[in-house]
Amino acid sequence: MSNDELHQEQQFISLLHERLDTLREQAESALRQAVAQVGTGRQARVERDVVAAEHSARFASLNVADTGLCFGRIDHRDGRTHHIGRIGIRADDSERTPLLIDWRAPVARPFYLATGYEPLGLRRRRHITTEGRTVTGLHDEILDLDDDTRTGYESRDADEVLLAALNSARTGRMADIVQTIQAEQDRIIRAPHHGVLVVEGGPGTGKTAVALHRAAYLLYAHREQLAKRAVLIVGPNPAFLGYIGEVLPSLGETGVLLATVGELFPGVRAEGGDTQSAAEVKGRAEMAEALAAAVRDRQQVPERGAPLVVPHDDGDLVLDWDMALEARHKARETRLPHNLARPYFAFQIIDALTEQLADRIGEDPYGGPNFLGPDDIAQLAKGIAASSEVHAAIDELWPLLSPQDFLADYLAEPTHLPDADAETIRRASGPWTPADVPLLDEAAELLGADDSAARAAAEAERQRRIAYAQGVLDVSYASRTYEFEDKEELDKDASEVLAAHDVIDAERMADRQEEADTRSAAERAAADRTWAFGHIIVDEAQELSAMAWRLLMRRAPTRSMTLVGDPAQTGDAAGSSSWQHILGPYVEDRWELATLGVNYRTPTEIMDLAAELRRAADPGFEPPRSVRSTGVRPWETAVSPDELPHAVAERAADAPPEGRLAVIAPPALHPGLREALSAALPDVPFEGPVDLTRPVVLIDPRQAKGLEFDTVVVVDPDGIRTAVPHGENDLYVALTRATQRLGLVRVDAKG
Ligand SMILES: Nc1ncnc2c1ncn2[C@@H]1O[C@H](COP(=O)(O)OP(=O)(O)OP(=O)(O)O)[C@@H](O)[C@H]1O
Repeated sequence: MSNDELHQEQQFISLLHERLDTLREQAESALRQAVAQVGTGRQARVERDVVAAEHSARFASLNVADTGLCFGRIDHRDGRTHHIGRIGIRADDSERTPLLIDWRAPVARPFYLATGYEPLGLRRRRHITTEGRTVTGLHDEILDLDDDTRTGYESRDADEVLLAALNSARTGRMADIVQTIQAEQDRIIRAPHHGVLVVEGGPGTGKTAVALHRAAYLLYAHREQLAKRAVLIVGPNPAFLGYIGEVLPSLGETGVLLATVGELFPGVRAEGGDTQSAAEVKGRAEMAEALAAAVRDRQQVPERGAPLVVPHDDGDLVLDWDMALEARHKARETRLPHNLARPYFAFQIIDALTEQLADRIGEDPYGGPNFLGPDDIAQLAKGIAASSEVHAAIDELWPLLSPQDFLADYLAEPTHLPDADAETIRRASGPWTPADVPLLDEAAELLGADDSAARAAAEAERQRRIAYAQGVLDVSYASRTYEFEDKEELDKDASEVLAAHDVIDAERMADRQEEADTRSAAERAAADRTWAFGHIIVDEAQELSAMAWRLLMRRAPTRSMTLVGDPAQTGDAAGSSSWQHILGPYVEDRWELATLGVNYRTPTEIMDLAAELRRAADPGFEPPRSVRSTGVRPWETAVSPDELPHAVAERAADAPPEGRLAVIAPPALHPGLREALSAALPDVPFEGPVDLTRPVVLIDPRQAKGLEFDTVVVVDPDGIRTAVPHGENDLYVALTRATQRLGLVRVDAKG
């Protein structure tokens, strides 16, 4: 009987793949056709691009479904059965009968939620394991305890498939968990997307996995809205983003932007680094006030009694304290950002200088009314407005500022901060750092973009296109008179043949020449600082500074967000340990908390040790419960500082070859360790940026955040704990990265 079951499933899976092949061929040829369409005019091009983008997304999702296309089946008590898979597939019949249900569809939900206590109408749940197109295993769970039919594939352990996934060797890239999403995770993945949802849980509880599957779910359930506005996923560093980067594509979703906060200011690459204390000061909420005050400082007035003297053809002009103060007051009254308020300041000054000049030139020596009429005064105003000296004076008092120039000046001479803090962040030159990016964003908000120059340039370009189009039409008209001369002798405009000049004017023709923006929403969002995302997911949210939150909240005006994190793992000194503290200023108490309590990564043996070390600093600490134990206890050794690199390298070289190993050590020990590891493992490169797909990597505790490896060797745990103010959190992160084996190499200073 059991072989029959396997055979039947195999037949079904083969049929699904055949259908998938057909759909893929259709999508590919539709894509080719769409791309080959040579429409004329802008509208046709836009339509072509939209259709091509749709076919290309469909084609991409059909392509990823080759692995694990169908992974489950649910049998209802009423006899209905549904196969569950990565994407939905329908038969080629008139009803378009569903063959495979997308895991995100409501029909698929009982697959994740049903239990023996609450079977949700199910008789049986089946996990189907495949390799390519071949079914390699079935695991059945009986959910209706009154049903005594058996298939021969009943699992001994309900978690067999989950445990197999957790025990498999790591690859350096996170995998999706669609086959084994647990009920507590499913509820979070499908939670309504309005407002802020905070997902809290200890290490390995699946917060990242849940956040990514939630993004996929939201894109499925709210496709229309989110495809336009895009979803942003924020992670702590580029290596982490590389680690999680394949999950969403493997679920057929590509309309997502993954970025660190340091990557969210278009045009700026934050390649520099800050000391911990500099990053901490830059991250404080008070920086917003300091920058606002610094912007106001750039709106100046001349000293009393020391006016600016502006040379002018009709005699020097005097720009004094009173005049500038009045103009500044009027400009500030607009409450516009600095650059946008600037024209108001400039107009005030120009008006006041015009009045000054008019009073002087038109003055009646006998005290009568001014000789100048309105036209004369307008002429004077024109001259002043065109004067480069006047503009130089305005610039001196109220300069046009770019966020980059302003912040570079500010960091060279920080103001409105306590002296010690100013000293900490002082920097005369050097590349931007990730902690500068929220400051740049803040500056951009305070300064505002005066896009009048850009708009003028765009208008000039449009006029150029119109002139060009007019030229084209003139040629068309000229050729008409030439070609149809004979027929048009009597009435030159009475041709029966429609030419370009008959149906379109130069302006419309010019507009059509404009290229359509064919970038995806995620691509456009990446290039636009003011983009409002449809939903934002923040991983390791506890790490973000107050200034980083200000930046992110600007990108989420609807406050539709999912934040995942664990305050016990806060490493960044600028990070926070209270969600209310973070969210209060933006949503008051209108946010929801969901918690995850089961650790899927770290076996009990390792978690016990991590919790024990953590309790030294925090006696009441309770770690999440591990879902499995391996029977392998962590090992520990203590060596002298001289022996340390060699001892670590030896252990790394002895580790089982399958899977991935990480040596996690304080940055100061890296040079010696790198040398020893390179000698012991000559085939593994240790130079350059961290590449998690290498079999062995050397990283520091901060870089380890969010990652996992089969084997982890933590070097100098005491050094990690005491190095920085949040050292115990860093050590906790380092100790909870292993899925199988953990070793500790302590430094024995006496040895
Ligand atoms: N339902 C599940 N099925 C299979 N694997 C799972 C499941 N939930 C979590 N995992 C696995 O457990 C591991 C830990 O998950 P994840 O990295 O999402 O945890 P986390 O809570 O973000 O951890 P940390 O806070 O330490 O970064 C990953 O390998 C993930 O794939």
